[in-house]
Amino acid sequence: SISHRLWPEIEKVVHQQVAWARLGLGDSGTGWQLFAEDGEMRMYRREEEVDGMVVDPLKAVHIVKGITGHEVCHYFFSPQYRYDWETTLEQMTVLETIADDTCLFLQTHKRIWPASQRDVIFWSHIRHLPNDQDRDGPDIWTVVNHSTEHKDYPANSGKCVRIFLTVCLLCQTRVNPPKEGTPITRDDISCKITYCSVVNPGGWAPASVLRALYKREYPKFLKRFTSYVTNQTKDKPIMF
Ligand SMILES: CCCCCc1ccc(-c2ccc(S(=O)(=O)CCO)cc2)cc1/C=C\c1ccccn1
Repeated sequence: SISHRLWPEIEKVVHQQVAWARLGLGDSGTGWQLFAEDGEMRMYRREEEVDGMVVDPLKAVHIVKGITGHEVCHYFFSPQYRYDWETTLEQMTVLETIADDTCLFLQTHKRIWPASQRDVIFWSHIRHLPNDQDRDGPDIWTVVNHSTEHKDYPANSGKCVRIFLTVCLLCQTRVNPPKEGTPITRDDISCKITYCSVVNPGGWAPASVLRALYKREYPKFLKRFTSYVTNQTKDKPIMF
């Protein structure tokens, strides 16, 4: 709701992240390294450090048949499905339901040896950016997750190191029009997914450990999540 204290930040970060996600990877001169590939999924990272900590930006592009951007964003945003697909999640709490399209989450992730356990507080916002009628622009659904503070959960006050992140899941649905007069089925649709993330691990963690973790975990996460959406939607009407 536009009266909420976070609303100005949400508007700013959502538009910034959508613009960022829609940018291609540019030519190889922009430092993006392809580090994982599986079928239609391509994962890129840039090696960046802040105060000696790895904060490698990640950008993944995936094309999945048979699902829509609305469905992908719905299952990514909605808290009730998260334990089904987020394997590294230990605990998720909805601290505040700000609006039906905006929630505040506290998540603790399983400890990954030898680093200490992490937690994160972030607002999550789902948004449909329909293409403007006069222009045949892309119809976009997006979810943006951006870390924030909460007075009742100060950083690094318990056993966990607080991390900071910005994540953007941007989806564009493609329809191959079926024969005149026949209904659109899941065989006629596909979704182009762009997943961007920048995670600051908070306290120090060895660069080699973090890069190995991300190399292992991100491909697993995107494949598992998209397979989950495919299974959840296959016998349901299409959510455009
Ligand atoms: C030593 C530091 C280890 C980092 C631990 C960690 C922190 C954060 C996160 C994380 C990853 C994706 C999101 S999200 O896209 O917003 C979806 C909602 O959950 C939020 C949080 C994960 C993980 C740990 C493992 C890990 C790292 C990449 C990918 C997958 N798992």
